[in-house]
Amino acid sequence: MSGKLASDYPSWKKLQQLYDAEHSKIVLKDLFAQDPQRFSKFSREYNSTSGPDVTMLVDLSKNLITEPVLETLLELAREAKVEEYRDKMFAGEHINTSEDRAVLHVALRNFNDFKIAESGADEVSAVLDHMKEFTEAVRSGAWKGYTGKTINTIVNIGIGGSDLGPVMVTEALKPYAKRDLAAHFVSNIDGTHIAETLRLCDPETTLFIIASKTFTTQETITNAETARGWFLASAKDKAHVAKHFVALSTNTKAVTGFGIHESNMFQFWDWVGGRYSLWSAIGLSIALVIGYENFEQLLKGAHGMDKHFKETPLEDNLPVLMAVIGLWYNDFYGSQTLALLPYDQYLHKFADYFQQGDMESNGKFVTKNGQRVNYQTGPIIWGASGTNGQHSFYQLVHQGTKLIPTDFIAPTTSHNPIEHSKHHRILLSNFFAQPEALAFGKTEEEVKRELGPNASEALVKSKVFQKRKVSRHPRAYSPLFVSVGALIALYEHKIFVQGVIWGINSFDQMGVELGKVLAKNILAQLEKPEDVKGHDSSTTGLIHYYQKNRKE
Ligand SMILES: O=P(O)(O)OC[C@H]1O[C@H](O)[C@H](O)[C@@H](O)[C@@H]1O
Repeated sequence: MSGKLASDYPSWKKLQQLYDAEHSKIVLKDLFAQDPQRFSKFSREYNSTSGPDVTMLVDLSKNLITEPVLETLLELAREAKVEEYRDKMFAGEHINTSEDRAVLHVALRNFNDFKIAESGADEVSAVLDHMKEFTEAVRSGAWKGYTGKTINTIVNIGIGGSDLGPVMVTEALKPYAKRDLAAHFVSNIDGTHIAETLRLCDPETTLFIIASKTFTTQETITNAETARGWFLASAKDKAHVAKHFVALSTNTKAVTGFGIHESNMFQFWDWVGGRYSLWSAIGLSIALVIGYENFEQLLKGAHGMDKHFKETPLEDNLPVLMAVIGLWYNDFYGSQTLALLPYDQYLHKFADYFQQGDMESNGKFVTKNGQRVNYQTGPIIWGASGTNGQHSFYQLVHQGTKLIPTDFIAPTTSHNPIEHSKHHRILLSNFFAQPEALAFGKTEEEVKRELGPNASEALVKSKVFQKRKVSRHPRAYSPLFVSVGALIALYEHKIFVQGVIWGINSFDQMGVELGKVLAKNILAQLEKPEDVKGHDSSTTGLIHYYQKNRKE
């Protein structure tokens, strides 16, 4: 990010030469055969050095990398000044240049360890205290609804970063959930979402959490107004709103304007990006579901990974290693996507969450200096939990024409060791087998040997697996809540490192603005056909069709 394009660095050119010379010859089976130490050379164990114990093994050996490739990738990270920019982030410098903001999600889980000068960083513990007090009041039943009943349902209304993190983490940490407190999440402006949720709620026992950094997001404010109207239809008196609505936001004026008292507002700061905000007040629904103590453990798990990222040499730095290997596929092998494949049902929203985390951060085509890049930036993130994905899209991953980097993730211990852990052993046998199949494939000779001499050539060919598919496995160990914190932080920092190397600003999201502006304009024209002006013929035709065919 030193004003250069990534492709200007000498190491980038060296990587291109390495790719040109080796990519058509590289076969994982041969690499493993040539080097019995390959697994230990290319895997790293993570043991947290602060807070609760988290251990994790990240096996990078089944990637299409050699020692010279990895060395050169790390040279690239050095030339791009990854360490310098990492230190700037932790110091609170305004590395989000387009918005002139610091990027300090690490301050939200810091517990006074790193010194951070930015204003607001010293207020974090007061907000955590507020969250703790409130969480305990609701969970203990001390907080009552307007008719004196205990709260038994919470509804988080938010979208994007104010929804996906709480959704993903409350699912991930379900084993710790208070089972008699139902949690719902409403994000979509489609009235179906709020309507179906309200059907499950009782106004006397429901708490609405309006989560919006800006408190101006159309979906969230509209859904919140609908929820307030629904509530007041029963409660009648506006004074009761205070018992049933709280806000998570940076915008006090808009929150109080909505009718939520400042004492029921949980603050955060403009240096918390929406997609990095689950650690802030935005995590209130998480704390309500799993309890404040467990929420704090989640933060501490992430802090351990922050410390690792900040203090570990690049050669052993997990987010850096995952970032540069991802870049190797993205920019040299031409891979377009990264599949996140957690073999853990509790992590079934992991890919959805990092779709925003990664794609909104690194989906940019100009550098911080406004230069157009001449290489690929952020990958398309997708995935599903194993083994469901195996019965759906793995065929293409194994035998399709695309090279798809895959991150396999699994916990060593199950929260549900039912049937003497039979399920977990079957799950993990798939977790081990799929990357093995991807890495080593099956040759034509092997297929022929299996099928015998009478098999047709077409059948033989259809059963061949190429030997150059790739995978890497971060494996999180239990206990889950701290591991989940560390796992999320691992990916957050991976995204950061890639953004630095590509020279882009990973912390703004200018690309989502245009659609919002156009929708606002169209909304004002939807009533009458003669109002529909200023569009291309396709947009005009679509709106006219809707106007003609709608049934109110
Ligand atoms: O929290 P809010 O201000 O309501 O924003 C919610 C979301 O809005 C937009 O879609 C932004 O691109 C996201 O980054 C953000 O998470």
